[in-house]
Amino acid sequence: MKFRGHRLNKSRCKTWVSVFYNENKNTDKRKIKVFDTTLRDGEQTPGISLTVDQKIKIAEQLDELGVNYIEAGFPSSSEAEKSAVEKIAKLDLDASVCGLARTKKNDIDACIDSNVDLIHTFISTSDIQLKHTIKKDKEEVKEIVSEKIEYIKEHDVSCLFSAMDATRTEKSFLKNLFSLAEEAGADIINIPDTVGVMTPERMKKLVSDIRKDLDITIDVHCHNDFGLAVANTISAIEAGADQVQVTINGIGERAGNACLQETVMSLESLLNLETNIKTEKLYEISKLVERLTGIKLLPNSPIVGENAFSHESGIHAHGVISNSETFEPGIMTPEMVGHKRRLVAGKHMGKHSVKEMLKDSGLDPSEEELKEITKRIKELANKGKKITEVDLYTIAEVVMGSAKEKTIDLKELAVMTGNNMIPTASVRANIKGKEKKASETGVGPVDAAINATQSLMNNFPNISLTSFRIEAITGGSDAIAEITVEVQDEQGKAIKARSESEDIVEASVKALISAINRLIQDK
Ligand SMILES: CC(=O)SCCNC(=O)CCNC(=O)[C@H](O)C(C)(C)COP(=O)(O)OP(=O)(O)OC[C@H]1O[C@@H](n2cnc3c(N)ncnc32)[C@H](O)[C@@H]1OP(=O)(O)O
Ligand SMILES: CC(C)C(=O)C(=O)O
Repeated sequence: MKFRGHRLNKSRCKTWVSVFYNENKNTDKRKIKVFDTTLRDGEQTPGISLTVDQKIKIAEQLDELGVNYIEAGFPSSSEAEKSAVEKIAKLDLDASVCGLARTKKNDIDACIDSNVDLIHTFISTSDIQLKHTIKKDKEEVKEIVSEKIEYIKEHDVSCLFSAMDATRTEKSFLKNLFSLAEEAGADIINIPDTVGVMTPERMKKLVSDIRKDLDITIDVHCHNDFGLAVANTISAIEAGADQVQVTINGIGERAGNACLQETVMSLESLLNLETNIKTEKLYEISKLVERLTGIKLLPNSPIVGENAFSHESGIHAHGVISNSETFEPGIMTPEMVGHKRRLVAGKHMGKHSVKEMLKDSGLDPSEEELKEITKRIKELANKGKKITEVDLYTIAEVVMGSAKEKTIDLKELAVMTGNNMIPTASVRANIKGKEKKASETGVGPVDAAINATQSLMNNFPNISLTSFRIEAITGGSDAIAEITVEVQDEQGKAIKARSESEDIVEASVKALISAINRLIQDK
């Protein structure tokens, strides 16, 4: 697809591509089921504890995304967890709701009471776990597995059986156990790589061996201890598995689980298989999970990371401006996953992307000016500065001699804070030649100052603050704080600006005002 501007916003083109992609999924393709465990294994990420309402919010969005199963939690682990699973089971979602249970009557009963569609029961099967975790021998395990699966099926609930630590389990015992599980009525068996020790080759061999003996659905659950969770999951599917256990953003125990968005896009775009996922919703749900769990994605995260479709390097940007497939996979576009393609200003940029980015602001530098702007951007970046769009436009205007008067001119900023008072800030600014004042409170001085500045912004109701980041660039209590903010207008046009100062409050307000000025100027 042709590149359109340095930020491909909610264009008709985007809507068309994603609707076309998702509504024309070829029904002849092999279908892979997606079992999402963000709310169970994902929540086991150290430090995460979701409230019932947060779990419900994520479950609803997972349902809209189109996952086949939502593992809502482990009901016997606490009353709040049971209540969350019960409430999710009552939501009448299209996805089947699953609860986790040890092979213990009490755990299984808690799932039955929660009215889940599917009970996921598990028991340790590797020698190390048999000895140190459940202290039982293999014969005892076989008996428990048959008995508990039959108990679940007597209650008319579907059953998923997991052999915990399957990939470190003696193969003949594992196969024997899965056959017993199938005989006892299990609907699905799961092969968990509990401590993430598989490689794609080994996973392929194990899954194809198990596939030969079983007719029921085979599911895999891969952990990411060596960074191979997605690769192992894909390999399992190539070897004949039917279903993948995944989490949004790959969250989960230790290094996490196979990441849903990476697994789904690999299955669809690389293997040409079909899932029920509405891929254009991947970015949005990733952001929701990031916000509610507090686990931030790295910018270079595949599919949904900030840089997944961003181009700073001149050679890449030059190619992408002409045809995005020059430096993107093509078989996966930002539109397909609800993301945006961006050109980014910085040290590595070249004149073609400078020109393309300035076009959006109505700036059309001559060839000489373009060279000079590019040179100055590089000089600034070489001083270790992170370049924002506002830096680029400001440099361009200086070079082109076209600097315009600022719409908002900050005149005064005052903040009061202390241990026994509500932080309060006042700002005074000249807005389009008229003096305006605003005062607001906040949870801290920065928040109060940003709130007061946003009050001034009531004059521009269509502009909202979409991102705010503080970083210390030097050490010590006199560190220089670098503030980066992003503001957006109602058409989705976004502008980033940066400011730095030893005074964190002043830097915050200046960055925000500078971004707003730029956005207004562009209009
Ligand atoms: C690989 C996985 O992700 S498995 C899921 C792991 N998830 C979690 O553990 C999260 C929720 N867990 C919890 O809230 C708690 O661990 C509970 C409520 C389940 C149990 O808490 P406690 O009774 O205090 O036990 P604790 O967690 O310390 O120890 C685990 C117990 O489960 C037993 N156990 C583990 N797996 C099984 C199993 N499949 N069947 C029967 N018992 C099992 C262990 O032997 C141990 O029993 P013991 O107390 O008789 O020695
Ligand atoms: C319960 C099982 C599937 C699990 O989470 C694991 O083995 O990692």
